[in-house]
Amino acid sequence: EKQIDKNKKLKSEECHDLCCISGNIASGKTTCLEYFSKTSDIEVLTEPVSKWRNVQGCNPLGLMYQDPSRWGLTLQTYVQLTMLDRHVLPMSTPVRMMERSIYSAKYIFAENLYKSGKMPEVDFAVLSEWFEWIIKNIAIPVDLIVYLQTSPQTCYERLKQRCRDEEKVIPLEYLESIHNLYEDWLIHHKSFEVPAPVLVIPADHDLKKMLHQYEENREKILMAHC
Ligand SMILES: Nc1ncnc2c1ncn2[C@@H]1O[C@H](COP(=O)(O)OP(=O)(O)O)[C@@H](O)[C@H]1O
Ligand SMILES: O=c1ccn([C@H]2C[C@H](O)[C@@H](COP(=O)(O)O)O2)c(=O)[nH]1
Repeated sequence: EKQIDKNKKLKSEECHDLCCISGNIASGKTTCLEYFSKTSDIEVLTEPVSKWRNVQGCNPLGLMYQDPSRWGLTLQTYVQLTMLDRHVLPMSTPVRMMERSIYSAKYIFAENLYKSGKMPEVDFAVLSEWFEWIIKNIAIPVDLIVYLQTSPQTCYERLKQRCRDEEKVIPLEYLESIHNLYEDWLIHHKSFEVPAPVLVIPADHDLKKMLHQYEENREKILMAHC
């Protein structure tokens, strides 16, 4: 009976659920979102990577990988803007699943550029002030963070298999740094405030096992807020 109540609530206006799928580069976030996009009443928002690869004919993602010190701020400012744009889109379905968030752009990727000495202090300060202004003045509700927890080695293999042009220069060490920042943030709670409860899904497994795990966690994911 409780389940029926939950389902009713899920369909009603008052119950909205925003779930962010997080994880390292090539951890399987898009694949996970594609799987859930087949469910009715779920809106799926993948990261706007195509915009990061082409803004008015320029490719800030490619430029950043070629020269992070020069272009890191440019990319992360644009990522921050496009993620904010995603967060403030009015919800038209009871559940929205979104790839990463404005939080991971700042706490993982900008942080990584800065900590590795590739983003100048002044760039990081300007980006940080922008970020702080946004989260203080604009509501960015998140109900659940699903963390696809992988080893950097798995991501490295999947990254090579995906073969995105801009990412061919990424070494394993880069994925290790991103991994450590994710673990410190979402698992060890050692770095930044976590804006929502975290559901950890081990994601080194083959696709069949991953889909099985998604089914096992379906209810937790889709009813995080109810
Ligand atoms: N469980 C899995 N096992 C093997 N390959 C996978 C798995 N999940 C995704 N892939 C492949 O790995 C690559 C990266 O996956 P993707 O979903 O694009 O990752 P992300 O969106 O996190 O960057 C793609 O080529 C995808 O087909
Ligand atoms: O804030 C960000 C977010 C992402 N990126 C990079 C990392 C990858 O090369 C692409 C897309 O990431 P996926 O994990 O494949 O979705 O964008 C970044 O540099 N900064």
